[in-house]
Amino acid sequence: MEILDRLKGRLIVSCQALEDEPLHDPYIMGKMALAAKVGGAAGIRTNTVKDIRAIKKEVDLPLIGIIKKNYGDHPVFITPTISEVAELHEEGVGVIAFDATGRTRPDGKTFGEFFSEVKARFPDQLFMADCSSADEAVEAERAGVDIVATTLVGYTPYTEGHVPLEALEEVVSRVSVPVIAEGNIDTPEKARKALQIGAHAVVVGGAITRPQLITKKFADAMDGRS
Ligand SMILES: CC(=O)N[C@H](C=O)[C@@H](O)[C@H](O)[C@H](O)COP(=O)(O)O
Repeated sequence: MEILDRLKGRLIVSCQALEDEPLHDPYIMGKMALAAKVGGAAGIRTNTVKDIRAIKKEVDLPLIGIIKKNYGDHPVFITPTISEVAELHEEGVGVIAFDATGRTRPDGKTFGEFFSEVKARFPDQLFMADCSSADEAVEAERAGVDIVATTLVGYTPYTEGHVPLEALEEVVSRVSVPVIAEGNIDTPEKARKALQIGAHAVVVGGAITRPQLITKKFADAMDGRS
């Protein structure tokens, strides 16, 4: 079955732990992916070639691959240049995702310049645009991406405080490619709501795979902080 059909109406679990996180270890990410599969996930989103390899050993689900790379203190860090796209393509993932905000990339390219090079070099690959606003999703669709996502809503200076599900509603109404709801979907109710709004699939990360954040929610509630 086509990847997009396999993901329709389903949960994708993001299994990521950066260097400064307690679970930073490809073995652990592999087991997280396996746990996600056992629980009913239809796909996995993950960061780095090492984690992709470890996850492929554990599950045969479609993967959304990214490479988070910091170029100095440049704000664009999710698959920022064509060189990370090439690494992901070489590794083989169903979907490659990248920052698709309107911000100039670390190599000075605009999103449009970046994506036209990427598409020309890897014409058969599926691409997912991590956007922070509906305008960016519209631009990404126009550029020719296969999927748009709300991943970066609230993470750009001009979307600070924006509510992901509200942004999702606007994105769904303005694009015709599949829309994936991602970013701060931290309850099953929000995931269901995202599907009702019209999301093709839903990515959940921290609420499932970042136990330090889950623990903090409990600890804060018990301290009366939330
Ligand atoms: C902004 C950014 O860096 N987002 C990253 C993108 O890959 C991940 O750190 C998130 O965990 C992922 O998008 C899933 O979102 P949440 O963990 O909120 O369910």
